[in-house]
Amino acid sequence: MTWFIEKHSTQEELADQFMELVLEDEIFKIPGAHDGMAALIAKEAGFQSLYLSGAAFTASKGLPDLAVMNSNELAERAEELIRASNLPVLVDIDTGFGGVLNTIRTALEMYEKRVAAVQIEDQQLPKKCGHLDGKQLVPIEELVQKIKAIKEITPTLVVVARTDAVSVEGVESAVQRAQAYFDAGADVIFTEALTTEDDFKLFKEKIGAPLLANMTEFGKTPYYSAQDFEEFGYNVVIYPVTSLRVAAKAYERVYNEIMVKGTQKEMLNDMQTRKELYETIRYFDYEDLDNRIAKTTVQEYYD
Ligand SMILES: C[C@](O)(C(=O)O)[C@H](CC(=O)O)C(=O)O
Repeated sequence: MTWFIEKHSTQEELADQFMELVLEDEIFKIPGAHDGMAALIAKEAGFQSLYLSGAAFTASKGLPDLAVMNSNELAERAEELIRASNLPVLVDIDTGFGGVLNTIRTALEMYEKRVAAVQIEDQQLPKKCGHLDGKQLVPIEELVQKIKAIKEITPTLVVVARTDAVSVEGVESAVQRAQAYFDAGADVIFTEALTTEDDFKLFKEKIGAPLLANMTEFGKTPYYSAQDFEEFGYNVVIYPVTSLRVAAKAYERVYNEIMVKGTQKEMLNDMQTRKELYETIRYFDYEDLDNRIAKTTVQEYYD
């Protein structure tokens, strides 16, 4: 209900909130929320921030995670999450959608939509999921320039710099890149596709920046718990595509059930009831708002 009724936080407030959560002692867990409904339910579950994943966003449009989207489409979806939840959102802007100028445009679009933080990576276009083989990286300087540009044009936008180097150039090179990105002004370092506890600990030992781990499913990273990441010295862990994967499996099941049996009756327990759905989207609050406005208008007319 935050969009219509409650006070909206500014981009600056959301960005501050985000960094406060990053710097807390306890690990900061950020779930992916691929649409406004997922955002509402994640907030209801107690999460204080949301992640808008490039992979989940593109998949929700029936597209692969190969940067085949536009920054304005992504900004619009980010706005949907923020309007629904009024939470700080971290948005995966991939490579910034091109060179430095494209990155600036993307950063401005995100800032205008009140995005708290953006995540930008050092892959070449067409980028790939960080957990796949065959990735190619840009020179360090290219991401350094993009980070500096974002910080100059939209200084309050939190920058999470991701390096994909571990599986391409090895961990030592990834550490060097991470340090360069931190020195360029990145607020948080995202170490992509690590496979061992020792590698996580090495980044903690070598880099003074807050660190983010990616606990995506079916990837290269073993299923460490949030507590494990905290023990490795990490500040943040994301679950980027989880909501989309679970939702897709659920509708795959129900579509097959209807196709085969001609009824969904046996799956009602797997569904949000009408009541639960209306509670989530605050249906009756909107209706009340409408009634109140209608009443006031009628009253004014007769006064
Ligand atoms: C974080 C990520 O960039 C994403 O788009 O969510 C992906 C997640 C995934 O494909 O599982 C990634 O490259 O790790």
